[in-house]
Amino acid sequence: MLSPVDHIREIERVGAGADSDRDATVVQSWLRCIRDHRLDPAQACEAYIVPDGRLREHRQQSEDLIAIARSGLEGLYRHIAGQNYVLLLADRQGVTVDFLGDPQWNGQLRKAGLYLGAEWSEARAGTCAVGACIEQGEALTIHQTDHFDNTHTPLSCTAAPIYRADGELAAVLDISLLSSPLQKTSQRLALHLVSATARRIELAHLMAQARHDWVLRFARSPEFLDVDPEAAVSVDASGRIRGMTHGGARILAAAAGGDWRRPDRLIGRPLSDYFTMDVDDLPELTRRRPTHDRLLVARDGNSLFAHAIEPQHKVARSLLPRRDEIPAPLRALGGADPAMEALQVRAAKLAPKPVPILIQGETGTGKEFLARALHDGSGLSGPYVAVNCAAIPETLIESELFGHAPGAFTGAAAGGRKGLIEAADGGTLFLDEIGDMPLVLQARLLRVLAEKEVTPVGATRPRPVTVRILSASHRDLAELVAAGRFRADLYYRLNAATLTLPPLRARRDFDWVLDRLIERHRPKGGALALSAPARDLLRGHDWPGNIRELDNAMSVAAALCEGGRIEVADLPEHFHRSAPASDPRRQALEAVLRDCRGNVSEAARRLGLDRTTVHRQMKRLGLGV
Ligand SMILES: Nc1ncnc2c1ncn2[C@@H]1O[C@H](COP(=O)(O)OP(=O)(O)OP(=O)(O)O)[C@@H](O)[C@H]1O
Repeated sequence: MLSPVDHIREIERVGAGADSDRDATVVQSWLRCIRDHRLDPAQACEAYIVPDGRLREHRQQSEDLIAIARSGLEGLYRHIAGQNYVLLLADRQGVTVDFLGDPQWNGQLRKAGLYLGAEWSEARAGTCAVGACIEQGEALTIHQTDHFDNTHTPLSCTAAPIYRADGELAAVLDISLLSSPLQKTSQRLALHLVSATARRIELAHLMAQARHDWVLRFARSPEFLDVDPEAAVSVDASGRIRGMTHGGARILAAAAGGDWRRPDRLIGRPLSDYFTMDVDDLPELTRRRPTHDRLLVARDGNSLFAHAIEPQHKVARSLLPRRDEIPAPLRALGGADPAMEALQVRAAKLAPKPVPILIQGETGTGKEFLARALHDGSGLSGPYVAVNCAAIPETLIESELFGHAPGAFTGAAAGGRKGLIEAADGGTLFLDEIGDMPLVLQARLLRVLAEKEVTPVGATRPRPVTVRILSASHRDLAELVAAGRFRADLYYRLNAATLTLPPLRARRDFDWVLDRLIERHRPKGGALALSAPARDLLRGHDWPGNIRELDNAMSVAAALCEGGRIEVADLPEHFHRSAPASDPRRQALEAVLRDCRGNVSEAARRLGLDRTTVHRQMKRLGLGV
């Protein structure tokens, strides 16, 4: 191993133009660090973790990618688990937006920058696998003293680029070791693994995007064509290239004598520019023909085995599901409200994916209702199991969730018991009020999520489980993380995507929700209707308890009303009681209205509210309109 001083000297010699035995990718990166980024090898810098706010922005921008990459990442992590590797997904700015590592090393990993939020751009961190991979666009290993900065020389990092279907770099996948054998060749298998995972993630991304196009997959040997293709391109109905994986870009570039680094020159051209065929010949390459007959000749004379997958719909359509394409359980969440419609579209896209989703919203907004709808719209055949973490006593929650082995503790069932996590195998586990989960159990839950195994209390062997995790909290988890009451790593693991339910008072489909609840409380075979004044009164209410409060109000009114017609008098008492004249809120609003001579628009302007809100407050406070 080189001493730090020798390491700095070597970089300075290379910077001055001396030859080097290092890989060309390393030498080029060192030169960029010195000449372009003006870094000094003698000036060691600690790993840099971006502030929480910036991390949230980076994660939001990468949400789609994280969702698609997640199952690939977890598959890769299972291959390398137990070998001390850490897995990072960095965006194209080099910021780590997803992370899988053994929680017991968290402190060391964070210090070394192998952690969520670590920025690994070359300009910031010097030569490193993520940064060099972003600059060069190719898979590589930066091993120990290949790093530019002395701080990072204990690490061995291997990274592969993930490209978008338009050929632009989307992200970098990296696996790193805190300490590794001296030989760089020890990381060859790591290089193969990250490259294969990046290829599969690109393929999944292309397949998801190109549902309405032809997809042409390639392999050099017929045996792997249908099971693990090396590359793919998508082709529209007119026979033009629409998208490609990185391998696809390389095949196209080689076939037409072009450059894969200029994807804009590869996309949009007809298939026949690259191969001795066009779109009308694609049906000849579908699964109907034996694999070894599906040989395709490229314009550069090379041949490849190909598999054409037909478009799912002949007519090109928007990639967003239309309202009638949203699964029925998710459609039942709301009516014509812009925030709900956007949520339904996002939920429809996320429902069939195995990503964990965090559901946020005030109390009673329907978080559990949404979790159930996501499960029903997911296509999963296993059960839906809901757990309210706040309702189970802290002493019981561990064995409830994880189960226990026979005789694990006093009072344990003699034959042992399956926990709720295992009970949800093949289906969905909904963890309500996850913010109330004790910190020790958060660590155990994290392991279940990362390793897809559960170890019952008192058991020695873990058992494999496949569960889709949905969680919810009416508390702001980000704030709990900042206060040290919720583990940051678990927070990020649970919210690969977030769905936030709007409060009822902000929903424009209030009448739609109300009508559904009236329907729910209609007696069997009977009628239930709402008088216009009662509806008006409900519309003017502030709904701190959201849909649950409305549901309760309707259940009381349905029981009290005469002849199936709900009048104001049937609503719970607090609805028809105006605020007393001494209520300071009433007095304040009255004063503003007096100043504006009763002009509500003017009062709204002065209060910085919109007119409907002022009208609602007036109604609620008994300032009749
Ligand atoms: N879209 C909806 N249509 C009809 N009823 C709904 C809808 N959403 C929620 N509800 C009803 O509102 C009540 C509260 O819903 P839910 O328990 O899902 O809320 P929550 O946000 O999980 O509440 P908490 O924060 O208290 O756990 C339930 O009775 C549920 O049936």
